[in-house]
Amino acid sequence: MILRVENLSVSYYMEYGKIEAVKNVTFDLEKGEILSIIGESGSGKSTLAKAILRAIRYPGKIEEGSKIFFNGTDILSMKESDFKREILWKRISYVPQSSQNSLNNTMRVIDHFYDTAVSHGVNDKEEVKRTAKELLKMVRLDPDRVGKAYPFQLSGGMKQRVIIALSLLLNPELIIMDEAVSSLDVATQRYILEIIKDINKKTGVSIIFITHDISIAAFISSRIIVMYAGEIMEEGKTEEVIKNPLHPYTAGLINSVPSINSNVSQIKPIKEGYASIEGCPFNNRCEKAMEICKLSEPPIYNVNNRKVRCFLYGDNKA
Ligand SMILES: Nc1ncnc2c1ncn2[C@@H]1O[C@H](COP(=O)(O)OP(=O)(O)OP(=O)(O)O)[C@@H](O)[C@H]1O
Repeated sequence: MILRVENLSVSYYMEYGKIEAVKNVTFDLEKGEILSIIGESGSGKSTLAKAILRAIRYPGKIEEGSKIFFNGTDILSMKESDFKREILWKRISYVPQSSQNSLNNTMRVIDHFYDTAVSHGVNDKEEVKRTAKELLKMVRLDPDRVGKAYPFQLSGGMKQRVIIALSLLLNPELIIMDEAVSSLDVATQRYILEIIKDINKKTGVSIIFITHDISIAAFISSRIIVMYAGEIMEEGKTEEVIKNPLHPYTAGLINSVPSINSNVSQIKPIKEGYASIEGCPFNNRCEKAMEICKLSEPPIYNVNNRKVRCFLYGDNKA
């Protein structure tokens, strides 16, 4: 196991009250695995990613009792300077949301590689150049032409591939990709997802892939975690979750996506609404809600190697 997140809770303390963005989240990530975390906007995916990267800033706070073990070390109890020096980018790297904008248009692509290397104490320019060229090839870009180019000369898909290559520069064991293909057209998305899968196979790097699109999760990952209102609603092997979603929210996500649900006439969006404060957070949008769902929060039940937070699977259903 490369990563264990245990009882992670993150809140934002606003003037008008507390937003519990991530609530008691626990999961493991195996070495070499691609795990997708899916959920609608606001479900806490990016906050979860930021917590693993120790990037939660005021008014956000990681709550007491939260633990994140990376190769057995609790990274939340490390000194922040040690975490930045020893772990960040070198062992855990990051492809942030709208990352294409993070490239500097006044710097050639190759200089982004030198810059990243130097800021992490790697000064051998020839070595960095060699590695950068290999990585650009790995993301199916022409290393010489693209290396010399400025970001504004590249398409969105090419820039995204440059970012992915950059995230691999220091040979990390884990990459967290936050909506890594969301801003791209469907054909480019597929192409980049293939590249990411290929990188995972060739290098064995573990990947947490954050997306709001269940069809992307179905394509890229071997396991899926479904989040809603900061909580894990369902977790299981991708094939099983897609074929037989247990949670009504997961079923709703699948039924609302045309590329998974081939029968277009059956496509049905999930009922709109905010997360409920009382009971199950999904109860006011759920077609299968029972009386108990309005009154108390369901625990996580284990059902055939799957986890599901829903009273439909408990003994106490009404
Ligand atoms: N810096 C912040 N300050 C205050 N509240 C925040 C901050 N960042 C996130 N939140 C709140 O935390 C909750 C979870 O947000 P988060 O961005 O983690 O969700 P998400 O699933 O990644 O959504 P998206 O895909 O839209 O980024 C939301 O209610 C959001 O408004």
